Amino acid sequence: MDTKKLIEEAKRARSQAYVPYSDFPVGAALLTKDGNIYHGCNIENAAYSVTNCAERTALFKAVSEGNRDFQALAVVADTDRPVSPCGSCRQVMSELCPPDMKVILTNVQGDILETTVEKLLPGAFHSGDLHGK
Ligand SMILES: O=c1ccn([C@H]2C[C@H](O)[C@@H](CO)O2)c(=O)[nH]1
Ligand SMILES: [Zn+2]
Repeated sequence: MDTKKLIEEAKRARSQAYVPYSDFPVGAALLTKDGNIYHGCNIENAAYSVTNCAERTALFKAVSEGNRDFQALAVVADTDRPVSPCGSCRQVMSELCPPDMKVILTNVQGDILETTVEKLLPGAFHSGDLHGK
């Protein structure tokens, strides 16, 4: 699957965003190693902090369906630069995805930044850190 196709899928996911408070729809498309795509959008709440980002929606959907073998994630929003995932999503990506997994960040103008999970959160807190307690 090429980058362009995965970005198109992220745009499709973005159209489902539930964003009555921010009016800032975000879409994500998560490609698994077996070629499935899990779509994610942001889903907001009147209690703002309960909001779920597009990236975590896609990741949680995949895990809840029994698929954890991820190959790439594309994210799109209407930003001046390629959309920058929030800290919570970076932490969840670092928990669930391989460190060298491709993350494609883009915006509606078509700017693209290809990065990795590790580069988005260098030195992430992880399960190994719990063992020294
Ligand atoms: O990478 C991002 C950045 C923000 N949001 C959402 C959270 C909230 O619904 C809205 C404004 O922060 O955008 C995402 O889904 N992903
Ligand atoms: Zn987020």
